Amino acid sequence: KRRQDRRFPDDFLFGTATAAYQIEGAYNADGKGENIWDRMTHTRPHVIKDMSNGDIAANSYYNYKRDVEMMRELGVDAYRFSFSWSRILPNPLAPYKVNQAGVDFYNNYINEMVKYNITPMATLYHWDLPQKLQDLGGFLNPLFPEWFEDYARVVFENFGDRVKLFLTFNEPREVCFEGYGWSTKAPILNVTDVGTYLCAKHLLLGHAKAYYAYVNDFKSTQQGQCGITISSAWFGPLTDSEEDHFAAEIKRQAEWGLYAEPIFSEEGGFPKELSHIVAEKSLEMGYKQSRMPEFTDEERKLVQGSSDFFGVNHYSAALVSATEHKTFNPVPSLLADIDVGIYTSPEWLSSASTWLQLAPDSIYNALNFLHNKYPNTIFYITENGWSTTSDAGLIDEDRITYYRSALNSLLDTLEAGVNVKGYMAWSLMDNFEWMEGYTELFGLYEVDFQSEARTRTPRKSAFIYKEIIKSRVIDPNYEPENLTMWIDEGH
Ligand SMILES: CCCCCCCCCCCCC/C=C/[C@@H](O)[C@@H](N)CO[C@@H]1O[C@H](CO)[C@H](O)[C@H](O)[C@H]1O
Repeated sequence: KRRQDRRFPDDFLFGTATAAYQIEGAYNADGKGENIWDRMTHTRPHVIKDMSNGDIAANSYYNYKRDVEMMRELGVDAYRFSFSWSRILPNPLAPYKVNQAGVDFYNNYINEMVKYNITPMATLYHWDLPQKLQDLGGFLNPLFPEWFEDYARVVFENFGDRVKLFLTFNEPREVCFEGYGWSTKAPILNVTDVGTYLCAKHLLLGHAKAYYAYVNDFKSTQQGQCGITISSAWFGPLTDSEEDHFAAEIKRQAEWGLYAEPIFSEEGGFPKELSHIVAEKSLEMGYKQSRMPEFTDEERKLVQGSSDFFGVNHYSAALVSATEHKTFNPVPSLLADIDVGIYTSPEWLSSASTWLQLAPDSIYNALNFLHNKYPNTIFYITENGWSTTSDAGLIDEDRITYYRSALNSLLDTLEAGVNVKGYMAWSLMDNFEWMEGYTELFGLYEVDFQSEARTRTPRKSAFIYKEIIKSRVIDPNYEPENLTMWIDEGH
C-alpha cells in the first residue's frame, strides 16, 4: 500500500501537451502551406472515422490567449506544443524565405506563456509534413535529413531565445510504422516491407543533424536542451517462459528500440536481434539485402548520443506471447517480421481508444526498464492521458482514476531513482484525434466544436490535476466544491 503523503519535487515540471495540427485550425490562413494531413483529409475524408479534419479544430491560432489562460488556471509549470513546419516554411525547400505571419503567431504564443512564467517545451515535428516534401517521397527520400536540419535551424534561430526545451520528433514509431509501413497515419503509404525501416533511418539522421545544429551553433548562447519523444508503451511477457520473454524483447525492439537504441545505447545502431531477424527473412524472400538499412560507421556515430534527454510518451501496456493471440499480418511487414501475439487483460479499465487501457504500474515498468537499459539518461514524460467518447461530458471519473494511478506509478518511478524531470498531461483540451477525428477526446478542458468560438470548459479532471500541481501530492479523496475555475495568485 502506497503512502499518501508522497510528494513530487518542487522543481518537477508539471504541464500539459498539444500538437499544431490537432488544435490550431487556420489550415490555410496567412500564407500557411499545405501539409500531409490537409491533403489526406481533403482528398480522402473517408479514412477519418467521422470524416472530419483539423481545418478549424480548436481554433487555437485565434484562441491562443484563452489557451494560455487555461494553463494559468491549471497552474502548470510548462506547456508542450508543436510548430507547424508548413506554417513557418510554406516552401520547405526555400528555408531562407520564412512566412512572417507564421513566425509572428508562434512568437505571440510563446511570449504569452513566458509572460506568465510557463516554460515552453516545443516539438519541431508532430506528424504534419509539408505536402511538397511528401511529393518528393517524404521520410523515404535520403535528402530528408537535410530538409529537416534546414527547418530546425529556422526554428532555433527564431524561437531559441525563449524556448529552452526542444524536441525534434514526436513518436518516430507513429511516423514510420503507422505512416509509411502501415496505413493508420498520414500519408497512409502502406509500404509494409521497407517503409518503416527506411523512414526510421532517415528520421534518425534528421534528428541527429538537427541536434548537432543546435549543439554547435545555438546551445552556447541559448543554453537550452534538445531531445526526442518516443512512444514507449510497456510490453512484458505473457508467461514466464523463455520464449515469451524473448517475444516481449523483440516487440520492445520493434516498437521503440528501433528509434531509441541508435541514440541512447552504448553500441549505437539498430537493435541487434531485430536486425538479425529482418536480415534473415529478407534474404529468404529474395531481397538483395536486408530490408532494414545499415548505418555507415559515420552515421552510427552521428546518431549515437544525439539527445540531451529522452521524451517518453506513455499511455498503456500489453503482454506479449511467442505463440498465443497472434493476428494475420501482411508478409513481409514489421509485424510479420516479429511474429508475436499481444494480450490485454479484460480487467484493465478501458478508455474510448482500442489501444488504451489502465494497465497497473505501466509507467514504472516502462521507465524503470529504460533507466536500466540507458543509465544516466534524463527523462521527461511528454504525454500521458485518457480518452473518453464525445458524449462523455464534464464529469470524467475514469480519466481521474487513470491520472491518479499514472501519477502514483510515476512517484514509484522517482522513488526507484529514475531521473524524470517532468510530466505533460495529454491533453490541455479536446482536439482532432487523427484517424479517430473528434470521436475520442483527451481534454482536461472540453471544447465545444459546435460553437464558433470553440468554447473551452474545464472538466472535473482539470480541478484534480490543478490540486495535484499545487500541492505536489496525490490526495485520493480530493473533490472540487464545484466546477467553477479560477486563477491562483502568482499565475
Ligand atoms: C485493435 C486492437 C487493439 C488491442 C489492444 C492493443 C494494446 C496495445 C497497447 C500498446 C499501445 C501501443 C501503441 C501506442 C500508441 C500511443 O503511444 C500513441 N499513438 C499515442 O500518440 C499520441 O497520442 C495522443 C492520443 O492518442 C495524441 O493523439 C498525440 O498526438 C500522439 O502523440
